[in-house]
Amino acid sequence: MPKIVPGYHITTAAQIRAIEQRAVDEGATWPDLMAEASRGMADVGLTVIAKQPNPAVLVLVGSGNNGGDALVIARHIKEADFPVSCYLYKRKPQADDWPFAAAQAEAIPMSFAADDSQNQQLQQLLQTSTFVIDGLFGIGLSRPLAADVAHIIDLVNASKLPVLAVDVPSGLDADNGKIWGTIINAAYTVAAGLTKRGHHLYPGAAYVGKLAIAPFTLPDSMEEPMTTTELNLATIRSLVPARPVDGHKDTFGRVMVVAGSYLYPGAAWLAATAAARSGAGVVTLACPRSIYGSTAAHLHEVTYLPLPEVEPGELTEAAAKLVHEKLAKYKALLVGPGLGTETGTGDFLRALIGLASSKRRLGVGFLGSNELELPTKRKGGVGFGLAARPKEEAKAEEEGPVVLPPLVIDADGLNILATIEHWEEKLRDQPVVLTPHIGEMARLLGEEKIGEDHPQVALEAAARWGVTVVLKSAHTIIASPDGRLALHGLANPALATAGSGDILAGLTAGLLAQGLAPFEAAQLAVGVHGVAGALVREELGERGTIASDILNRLPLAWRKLTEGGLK
Ligand SMILES: NC(=O)C1=CN([C@@H]2O[C@H](COP(=O)(O)OP(=O)(O)OC[C@H]3O[C@@H](n4cnc5c(N)ncnc54)[C@H](O)[C@@H]3O)[C@@H](O)[C@H]2O)[C@@H](O)CC1
Ligand SMILES: Nc1ncnc2c1ncn2[C@@H]1O[C@H](COP(=O)(O)OP(=O)(O)O)[C@@H](O)[C@H]1O
Ligand SMILES: [K+]
Repeated sequence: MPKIVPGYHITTAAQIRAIEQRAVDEGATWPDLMAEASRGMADVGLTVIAKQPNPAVLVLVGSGNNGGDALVIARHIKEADFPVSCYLYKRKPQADDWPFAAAQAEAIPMSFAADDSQNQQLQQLLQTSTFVIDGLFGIGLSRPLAADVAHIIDLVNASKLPVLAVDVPSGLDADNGKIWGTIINAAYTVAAGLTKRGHHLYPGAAYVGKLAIAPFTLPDSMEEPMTTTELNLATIRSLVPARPVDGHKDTFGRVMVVAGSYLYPGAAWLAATAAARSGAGVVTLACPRSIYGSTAAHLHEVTYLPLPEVEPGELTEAAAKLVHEKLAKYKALLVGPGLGTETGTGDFLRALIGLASSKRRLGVGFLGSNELELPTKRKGGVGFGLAARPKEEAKAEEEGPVVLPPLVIDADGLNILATIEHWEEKLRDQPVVLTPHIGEMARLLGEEKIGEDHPQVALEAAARWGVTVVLKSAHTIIASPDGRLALHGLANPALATAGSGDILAGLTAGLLAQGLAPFEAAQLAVGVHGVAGALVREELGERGTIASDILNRLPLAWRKLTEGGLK
């Protein structure tokens, strides 16, 4: 079972509740848990408060345990001799409310929203305060905010006072980053024990500010399925494959990149160069003949397989045969960047991955199949090395199967897939990574728009299709068909430039060729792409940067990952 390490694992609200319950089952009490987390949260707050010239702290208190934490924090602030007052929303004095009673015993001034219908007391408090602690809602928020509390949040935001959010900024859905109407704009958020998905997912993540974790003792026997990993420098580093000093180019794998078209030659260049810069040993660019000359004139580090076209911009099924004939030595195949979606190109893709029309079914399988033998004399038909291919299909073929290596499908490859019924049948349970952005994902799902809960969308799709899904956006989500999830939440507009996705696809294929499993290859590709983007931003800024700036920083990004952190 994975060991739970804060900063590596991200929880859902349900998971954190299960962890807390287990701690209680093992003998901890709820007041113990709250005391520990609140101490850590208060310490973060106090380091900021202590730097203010004449601090005065306003603590917003909600009705649940988030408000309970806030009341305990208020006591710590009072004990540190800073002026503090509380403003309580839907929390009435009650004998069994121990955090309330304890705060009251310290004579901390309390105002109640219930007695402040025009919010005059709140406005007064905001004017006389220098710092706000937000304990209105935590992971318990799962419905739209009522108008009265939404107004309280808007007034706090309008005050421009620095806010420290307890666990999550109030208004955030801890599971998916959704905003329930409005949200506290926090300068700091201190998560209780472990971070939650919502801390890393937009739009809510933009309101989290600096994220810290208040330690809480995890139960000894903790074996909750901690299925979500945070992609940070440490976790990304742990995925980097060894690079033996005596390795030769075949040690590091061959990648076939099928990309580009008359209108989009740049995508081929970017994807193939990224595959080469992934550390793979050899990259072959299979691009349409119409762009071969111009591409080969300036991209010298790859070998070429020019593909026949019906006319410039449209491939043919015959091109698939050509790729099949060359695939035997390749450890990964990328198909899609800049291919276009012309009819002939669609036929090409179907034939390439064995989704040919019913009149001529091609046997295609994946490398490693228990049914497919790697053909000594290659004859025809297509299959993935790990695939178990239906016997009838094999019989219907005149020739032996083609064996596909681990596969990445990106961009127009995905747009074409979306037009094919039951495309997933061929790919299910094979070493396949799909890299859709939000729009491509909607097309693949046959929906106008994808749901707001991106982790859930990616997880369900990965499970349904039996492939690894990289759902790209400012927060990229990598979902494995077995339910594992990785989140990369380091938004960086330097990456929001045409061609950035082609680079990611090339990197993913290059890492598959180096032997990484699909889920790991996808995570590392997203990770190193993010580090290269961070270098671009650090060095050049976030405006006016282009995809080749990312490409050129990949070697340095690898060095940062293997030799030390970002400065
Ligand atoms: N070790 C610790 O310190 C612990 C800390 N915890 C804290 O407790 C929080 C979770 O506590 P709760 O489960 O009580 O949940 P919350 O305190 O987040 O809020 C739940 C309360 O808000 C109300 N509510 C929910 N949505 C509302 C809406 N839209 N409008 C008005 N009212 C609404 C609910 O009816 C409930 O009374 C965590 O975020 C954390 O801060 C808990 O996780 C327990 C352990
Ligand atoms: N604001 C952002 N923050 C972080 N990453 C981003 C941001 N915008 C885009 N990206 C990343 O850049 C890449 C863009 O890919 P894609 O949309 O396929 O573009 P293209 O097809 O033009 O290459 C994805 O990896 C995406 O996650
Ligand atoms: K909060």
